[in-house]
Amino acid sequence: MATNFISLLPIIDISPLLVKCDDFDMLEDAGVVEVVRKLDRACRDVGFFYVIGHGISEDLINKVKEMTHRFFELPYEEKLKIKITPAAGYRGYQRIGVNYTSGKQDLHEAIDCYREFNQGKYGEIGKVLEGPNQWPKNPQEYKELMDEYIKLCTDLSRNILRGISLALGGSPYEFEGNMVGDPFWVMRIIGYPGVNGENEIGCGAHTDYGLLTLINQDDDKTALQVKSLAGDWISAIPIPGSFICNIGDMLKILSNGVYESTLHRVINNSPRYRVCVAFFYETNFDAMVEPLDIFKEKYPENKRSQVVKRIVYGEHLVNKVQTTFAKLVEHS
Ligand SMILES: N=C(N)NCCCC[C@H](N)C(=O)O
Ligand SMILES: O=C(O)CCC(=O)C(=O)O
Ligand SMILES: [Fe+2]
Repeated sequence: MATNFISLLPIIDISPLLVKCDDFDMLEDAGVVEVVRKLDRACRDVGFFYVIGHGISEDLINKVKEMTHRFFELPYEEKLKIKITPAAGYRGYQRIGVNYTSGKQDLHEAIDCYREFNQGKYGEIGKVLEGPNQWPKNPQEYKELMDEYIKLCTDLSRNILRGISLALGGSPYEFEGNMVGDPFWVMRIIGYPGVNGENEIGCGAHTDYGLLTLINQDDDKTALQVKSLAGDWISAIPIPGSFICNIGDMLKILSNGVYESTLHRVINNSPRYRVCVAFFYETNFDAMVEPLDIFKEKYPENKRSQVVKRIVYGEHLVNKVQTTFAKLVEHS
C-alpha cells in the first residue's frame, strides 16, 4: 500500500541537471534531457514531486528538523519572546490557533520569516512585512544554521527552475533576471501537535503563493496530502533526505497556466509532534507577474483553468498574510 502511494508522486533525481546547470547548452546532455522530461510530466500531472540528488546534505536537512523540534518543545512563554505581530512585519512565532486557512483555524504553530530588506524599499505595501526576522536565543545555533539552509535552498530552487524553464520549452533562464533576480523568499517553520485519532486539520487546503516550494518534513509521520487531477487526496509519504517540491501561484501565471499550483493540506493523525520546514522561493517582491510572452505564444490555448492576467507579487503576498492573520491585532 505504502509503496503504491509513493509511486503516485514522482521521484526525480536532479543530479544530472545540477552538474550542467550553469551551462547554457545543458540540453545537449542526455541526463539533463531526461530530468527535464520528468519535470514536465510531474508539473503537468500533479505539480508535486520528490527531489533527490539535490546536493544538500542529509545531515543538514536533519539538523534543521532536530533544532526545530527543540524550539517547539520550549515552554510557551519562551516561544512568545519572539511573538509575531503586525508591528514586527508579521515575522516571528505564532501560537497554535493563530493561523487561519479559508476562514478555519489551523492546528499548528510556526515561525514565519521573510527575506529582509531595507526600510522603505518597497513603499507602503512593503511596510507591512518590514522588520528583521525574529530568531530564538535557544537553540543558540538556530539562526546560523537556518541562514545557511536558506542560502542552499535559494540556489537549489533557482536550479530546479532552470529545469522547469526548459521543460516549458523556454531557455534555462525564463525565471531569472527582471522578475526573479532578487527572489523574495519566505520560510515557514511549522509544528503540528500530535492528536489522538481525530482528523484535525493541521493546515487547511491551499495553494502556495510563490514560484516553487521546498518541503523538508519529519521522516516518520505521514501528514501532507496532495489533491490529484482526479480529485483524490494523495499522501506525500516522507522519503528521508528528499525535498518535496511543488508549484506555486506565480509559476502558474508565468507559465500561462500550463503548470498549475496544486491544492494540498496537512492532517497529522499521528499521536506525535510533527515538524515541517517549508521554504518558498518567490519572484521579486515588486515584480509585475503575468504570463510570459514566450509561453503565451507556445501555449495559446493550453489551460486547464483561468490564469490571472497580472498581479504584483508583493500585493498578492501581503493580501494573503493579512487575510491569514486577520485576527492578529496589534495588542494581542
Ligand atoms: N507562504 C505560504 N505559501 N504559506 C502557505 C500557508 C497556507 C495557509 C495559510 N493559512 C493560507 O491561508 O494561505
Ligand atoms: O506541513 C507540510 O507538509 C506542508 C505545509 C504547507 O503546505 C505550507 O506551509 O504551505
Ligand atoms: Fe503549502
